[in-house]
Amino acid sequence: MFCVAYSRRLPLFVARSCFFASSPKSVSGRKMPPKSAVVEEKIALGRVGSNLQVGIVGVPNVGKSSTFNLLTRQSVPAENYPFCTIDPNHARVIVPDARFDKLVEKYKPASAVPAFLQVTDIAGLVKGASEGAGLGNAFLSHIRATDAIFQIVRCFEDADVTHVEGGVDPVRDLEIISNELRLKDLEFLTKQLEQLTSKRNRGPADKEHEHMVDLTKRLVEVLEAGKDIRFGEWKNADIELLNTMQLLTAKPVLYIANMSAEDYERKKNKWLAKVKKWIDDHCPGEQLVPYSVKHETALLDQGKIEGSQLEKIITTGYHLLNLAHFFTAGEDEVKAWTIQKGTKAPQAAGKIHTDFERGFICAEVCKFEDLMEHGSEAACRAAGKYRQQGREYVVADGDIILFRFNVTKDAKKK
Ligand SMILES: Nc1ncnc2c1ncn2[C@@H]1O[C@H](COP(=O)(O)OP(=O)(O)OP(=O)(O)O)[C@@H](O)[C@H]1O
Ligand SMILES: [Mg+2]
Repeated sequence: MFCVAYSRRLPLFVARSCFFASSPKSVSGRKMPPKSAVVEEKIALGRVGSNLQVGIVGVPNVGKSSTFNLLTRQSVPAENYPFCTIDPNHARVIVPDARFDKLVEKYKPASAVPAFLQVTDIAGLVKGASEGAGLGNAFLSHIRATDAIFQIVRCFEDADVTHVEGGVDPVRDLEIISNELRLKDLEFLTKQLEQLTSKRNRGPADKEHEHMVDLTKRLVEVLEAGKDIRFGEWKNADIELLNTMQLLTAKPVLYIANMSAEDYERKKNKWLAKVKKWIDDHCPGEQLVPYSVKHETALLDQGKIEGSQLEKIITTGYHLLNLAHFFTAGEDEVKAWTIQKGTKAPQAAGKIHTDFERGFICAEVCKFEDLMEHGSEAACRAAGKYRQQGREYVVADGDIILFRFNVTKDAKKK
């Protein structure tokens, strides 16, 4: 698996690995500097962890399953009729990374494990889904289980491919999805507020309960103003509570405009500018990727990757989830370990083994570029390119790290 060295004099293990990031959990657990010097680190919206997934969402028959198949090289049914997908399909997609490929080329390891993105293909959403229309509530709960959204927007005309709303209009479709997700969040929060209020009427409330009531009211206000939760202004204390709710409109979105192969190739589509404007007006800062299921399928059939948007979609999804990875690299194995951005060295070490975190002493970090420039670990060390980092070190994407940790029996007991 990973390389571990042992020294007899000191019960010290050394593990080779490459990159990481720190979690909000570790942020709250650190020693704080004096108040005057503190600039509060913003907690990210979303679940904490590296086992996160992206859901493919959109109205029926717009190319969701076709996109899932292209991304994951699977062949789930993607037929020309609405609600072809009912139960969600799950798969892992390799996250392309040239650094990983170079490390594999260099070490020619017995085992090579890249980073993965988990993707779920979800049934189509229709107008009224929040009240049970179409497949309604069941698959809104499938969206709830994901952490970010790839929203497929139909920008292709094809009289043979039925549109449940009668005709192609991606801006209308964007409105439908956005309304349904907001309505579902509103329903959830209204129920939550009722429960919180009835609990308060039954006895004295604590501070946390009061905060929850106040936050729920503010969340409802944001949604009623037609805004998604991820665009509200939230303090860290709010975000900690928000992250326990899994609200649909708190999840970041990448919009994918699925157009005909001809439109994609000539870079012209009558809907694209309107879709972009809708996103800029309603979801400022979120990205739109022009794309075509038909063009991508043709590229795949010809074995070409040049001009494909799939890599961009996968890596953007990975970043939407706030994920990064570090590598363990040696002749036995080159492996990318997925972590959340901001993860500190001990928690990143814990991804490899809990002992690594429990007995953490330090991380020796080498940058990928330095390893490539100097050619070997020994040469990197001689050039002073292995930096010793402590518990507060925030692992950077692409770091190559050597963990030192103590695994005496005493340390294990703690
Ligand atoms: N860019 C495109 N141009 C033309 N046809 C397309 C394009 N993208 C997808 N299609 C066709 O649209 C039909 C529906 O595709 P797909 O099953 O992937 O949609 P879906 O969104 O998963 O549908 P459902 O909601 O029913 O599960 C298929 O026949 C597919 O080949
Ligand atoms: Mg489908």
